Amino acid sequence: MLLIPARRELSALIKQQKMMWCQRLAWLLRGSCGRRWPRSVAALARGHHTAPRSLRCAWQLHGDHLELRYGNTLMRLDFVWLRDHCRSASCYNAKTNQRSLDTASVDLAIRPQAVRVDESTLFLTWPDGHVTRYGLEWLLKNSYEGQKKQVMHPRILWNAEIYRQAQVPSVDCRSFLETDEGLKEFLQNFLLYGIAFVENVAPTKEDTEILAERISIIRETIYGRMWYFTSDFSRGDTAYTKLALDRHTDTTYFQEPCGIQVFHCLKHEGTGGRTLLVDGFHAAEQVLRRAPEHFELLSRVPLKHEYVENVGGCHNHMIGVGPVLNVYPWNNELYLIRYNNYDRAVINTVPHDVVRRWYHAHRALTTELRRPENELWVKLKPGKALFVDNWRVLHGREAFTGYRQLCGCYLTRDDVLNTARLLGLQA
Ligand SMILES: C[N+](C)(C)CCCC[C@H](N)C(=O)O
Ligand SMILES: O=C(O)CCC(=O)C(=O)O
Ligand SMILES: [Fe+2]
Repeated sequence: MLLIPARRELSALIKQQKMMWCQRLAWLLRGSCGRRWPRSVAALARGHHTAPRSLRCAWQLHGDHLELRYGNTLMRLDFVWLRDHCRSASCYNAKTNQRSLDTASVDLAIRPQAVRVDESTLFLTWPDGHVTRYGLEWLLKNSYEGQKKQVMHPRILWNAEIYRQAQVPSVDCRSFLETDEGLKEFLQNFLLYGIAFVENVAPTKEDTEILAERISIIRETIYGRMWYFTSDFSRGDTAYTKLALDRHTDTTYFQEPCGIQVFHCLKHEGTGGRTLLVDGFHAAEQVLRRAPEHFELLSRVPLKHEYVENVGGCHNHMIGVGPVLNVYPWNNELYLIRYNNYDRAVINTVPHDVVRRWYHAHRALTTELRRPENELWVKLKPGKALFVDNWRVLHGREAFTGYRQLCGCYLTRDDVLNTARLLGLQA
């Protein structure tokens, strides 16, 4: 997994990266007044399939791809890919941002007939005379090599100390509901930490619903749309008791676990019942550092989680399949942790020698998840709604006494990220 800098380091890092880019440019510009390209680049520029390099750019044609060096990134761009992503008016509808080119009509042995690069653009002429242009910056951003260097979701991994030190503010309900700034601040914190609070919410199910709808579409599940629950054992799940619940993520038994969980405690007359929050990605990163083979196994072994319910009128049988750790393969960035020891089903998806190794890996992760320094304990109170990234942050609760009523809902992840992107956030 890529390392994520602490928040205050984030802007410094961005500045530093911009500086590095300027230095790179300066170095390249020096090349124009007398200095030669490094040998490898000069070698690239030889041969009749090769055009002389412009200042910051050099390229060479290979059997099935174009090798393009721009800045200090070496990109390998497949010919079919280059044809397929053509942004010309006949290939791409810029109004709808959709491809109009029929990819299946592209000759899989296609090669450009002519290639040219100027300061900012790559020009390709195809055998049928069609011309494709790519901005070099666009390629840098959109190529595999460019993506490999980026994270999809910038995050700040935390333990209790890091989270407390960051003093992440709760957002006021009115500012959350009525201003873009309030909403954006909330979402930025939510994206960075995987948890966020809204304060001064009226302690009702209806008001909690209004909050949820501000950022997403409510995901209706077998638990309903907005749920209310107390320790009445109305459902076949220990959430509906007074028992302590160890850290877990919810709905691991769905093929796509719910993206976000909203909790709002409407009432508690009694003791205990604090909420436990643990950053699953922070724990996973510790595993990656200490024992990468465990991380690897947890990201490769598929598991089943299951929910079998036959209580009152509720009959459900859900099965979800997937590894504990889900990473993007191109940059090894974590995007989903599925961890619920209560709901984990029979392991029968891997042979016996892998089973034992998996238990070791699971133990290593559990050890990290259970370190007291990773535990953030909060007492939910009426008026304070908690949003939890159920793909990242585990929750649990302390046993309690007395009457306790919680309401909340699940949100669809796509729609939360959609709202965040529309506000200009990287999500
Ligand atoms: C939140 N709500 C009370 C509605 C449901 C709780 C679901 C609990 C289940 N064991 C799981 O982890 O998915
Ligand atoms: O009662 C609580 O605080 C949380 C229970 C729980 O894990 C859940 O509802 O998903
Ligand atoms: Fe839960």
